[in-house]
Amino acid sequence: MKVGLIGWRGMVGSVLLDRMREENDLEGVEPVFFSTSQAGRKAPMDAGVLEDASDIEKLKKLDVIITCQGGDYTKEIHPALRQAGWQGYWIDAASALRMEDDAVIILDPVNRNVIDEALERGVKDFIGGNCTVSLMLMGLGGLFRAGLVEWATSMTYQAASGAGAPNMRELLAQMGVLHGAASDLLADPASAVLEIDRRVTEALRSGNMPVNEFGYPLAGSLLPWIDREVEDGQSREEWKGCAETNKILRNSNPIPIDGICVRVGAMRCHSQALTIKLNKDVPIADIENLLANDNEWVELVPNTKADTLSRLTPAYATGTLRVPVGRVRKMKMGGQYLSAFTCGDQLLWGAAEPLRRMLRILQQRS
Ligand SMILES: NC(=O)C1=CN([C@@H]2O[C@H](COP(=O)(O)OP(=O)(O)OC[C@H]3O[C@@H](n4cnc5c(N)ncnc54)[C@H](OP(=O)(O)O)[C@@H]3O)[C@@H](O)[C@H]2O)C=CC1
Ligand SMILES: N[C@@H](CC(=O)OP(=O)(O)O)C(=O)O
Repeated sequence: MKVGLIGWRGMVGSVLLDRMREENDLEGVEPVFFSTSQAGRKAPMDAGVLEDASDIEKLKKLDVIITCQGGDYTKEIHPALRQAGWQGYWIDAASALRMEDDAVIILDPVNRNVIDEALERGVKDFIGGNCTVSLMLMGLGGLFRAGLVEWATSMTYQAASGAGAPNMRELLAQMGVLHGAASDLLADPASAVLEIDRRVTEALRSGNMPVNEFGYPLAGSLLPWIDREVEDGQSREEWKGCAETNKILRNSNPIPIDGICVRVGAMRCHSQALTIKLNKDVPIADIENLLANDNEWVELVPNTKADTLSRLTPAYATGTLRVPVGRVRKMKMGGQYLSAFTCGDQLLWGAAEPLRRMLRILQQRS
């Protein structure tokens, strides 16, 4: 099997390549590495030289293409390749093709049945889901798949990495500016905290923070809008919550899902607080059972302060495949109202992991 890798130099692509190395995914396949800017240079893993990622003739020779290059690349190359008669499998991290009728959103621990049926039908485009949606379903898929969810709201706390590598740097640079504004006072335990706060606020509003990427200060603040405006006051990130979840689960009766997506000063872990209206009053022990046993990565965190603060955080989940779920309890509104909180690494389950697992599924079938 000849597998082309595009976008492997980027942030998502690097995480993908690390995971593929860890899991030995490229054993038994012939990898061909591409670049839009570095063709001719040495490829990683002793795989010869980098090919030109816009060379349709070269791309046509591949059985599988995995791309983390982004939506613009997808929009330019995918139709050209298909028009040129290419029949291979296209596995993509970008959102561009997700909602196309002949594309499947891949999250195999949750929708392996949908993927398998699509392969049987001859579907060739397999697209990773939005990070927030994938992480919600990795954490709470047990409830959705048991048909217990009437509707859900998801209030998110999304990391800087979701906006891109330069944004992660900018968040830290902003933190540095805020620290610098008050560092002399911080060094003096006797200094007045309100003076520290005044200096930080002044720095936040000074117009001198590094904001090229986010446009606004994120450190010491938060940004309750992600992606562009769509309709009815929703952001596109919020729109994806309902559209993608129902497509992943292939629900014929879509479950309403809505909420507010917020960028916070975490590095690469997205978190979300959910309110779920169940369609019946299920005992909490049964709910915990469904959640805990849904997949091997979900970790049910007991709803105690100590467990929550040590294991239901970005600090705990970052850089791992764990998906902790906690704060699970019935809300005061009644027995059908459930609260939950979950977090997970948005570069792993939120981006890279479903792609490498899709390649594995294709390998198993070949
Ligand atoms: N960031 C995220 O959280 C998520 C992103 N995605 C999708 O993945 C796409 C890629 O995202 P992301 O990985 O963040 O993008 P990056 O900006 O990190 O990388 C994209 C491309 O930029 C080029 N590049 C230019 N300069 C450099 C450099 N100094 N180091 C590394 N690469 C460089 C590389 O292409 P080349 O070798 O051709 O020059 C690389 O493949 C997004 O557009 C989105 O569609 C999907 C889910 C989550
Ligand atoms: N929009 C996400 C990241 C992302 O790339 O999403 P998508 O794959 O749906 O474009 C975030 O900002 O956190």
